[in-house]
Amino acid sequence: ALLASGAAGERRLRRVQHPLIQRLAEGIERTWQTELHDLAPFHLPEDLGYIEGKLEGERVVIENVCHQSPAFRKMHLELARVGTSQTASLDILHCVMFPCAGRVGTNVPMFGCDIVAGRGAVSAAIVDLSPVSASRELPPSYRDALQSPEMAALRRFRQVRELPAWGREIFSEFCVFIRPVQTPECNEEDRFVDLVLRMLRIHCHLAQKSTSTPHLDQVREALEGQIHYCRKQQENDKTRRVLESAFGKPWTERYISTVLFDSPV
Ligand SMILES: C=CC1=C(C)C(=O)N/C1=C\C1=NC(=C\c2[nH]c(/C=C3\NC(=O)C(CC)=C3C)c(C)c2CCC(=O)O)/C(CCC(=O)O)=C1C
Repeated sequence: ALLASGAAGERRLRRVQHPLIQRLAEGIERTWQTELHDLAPFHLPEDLGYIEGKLEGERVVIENVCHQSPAFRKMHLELARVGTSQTASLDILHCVMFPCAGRVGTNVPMFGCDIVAGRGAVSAAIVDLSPVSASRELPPSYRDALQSPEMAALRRFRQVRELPAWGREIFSEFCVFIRPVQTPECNEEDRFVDLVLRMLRIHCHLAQKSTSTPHLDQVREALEGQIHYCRKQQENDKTRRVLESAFGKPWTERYISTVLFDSPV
């Protein structure tokens, strides 16, 4: 049941999240602040900056940070946590950057990242720059940057996970979906944070180079691509189940379709 929701401002809770999630959230916010010109707040509906609920007796807290800029109509970073003990039963980082189709057309893909940690162990870590063009191809500038030897080396992890069907339709060939191995001699969590932040810096740089006035049919194609991406992401029943058990079906449907994956039109 929804217990409370309000603007995040009044209670910027810096709870102890899983270290990978904490470091990545700070790195994403810092990259946005330093790499993007004219960054501005994006006001979520009904002040959904801070949300509290109950999931089988455990507290659920969601904290949302949302910005916009000339190249991106919405940049959403969400930290969700189920349970308040040191090793919470679920710690989640969710991040999606929605390009401004009217300004960048199909030159700028979707950036998406999801980290899920259960009782202190990261079970899913995923990052992708996903094409919005009808051909489902990334722009050449992105392909060149992502297939550099340095980036290819950073994408090598031991436990690669298989994408679900809905994911295979939208993620690029550069998508990294893993269960990070974390031992004294194998620090894949740090390498994953490094990979995500390098991809994000490449993305911010290339996206801001392409804010020109694209042709109308390019804008339409980009909008179609975003709608397709949002529709496919909404097929992820893992997200839906967690939210439904804490906040109920109606609230979850609205949250997924207006906050997590809102179509651009
Ligand atoms: C860019 C990619 C991307 C974005 C942006 C995105 O939102 N999800 C994305 C991907 C993605 N997520 C996945 C899994 C899970 N997601 C959650 C939950 C949440 N994830 C959230 O963001 C929120 C809102 C805060 C909640 C509540 C849980 C619990 C799991 C199971 C954990 C596990 O399998 O170990 C999988 C595997 C799906 C499968 O194998 O069937 C993929 C591919």
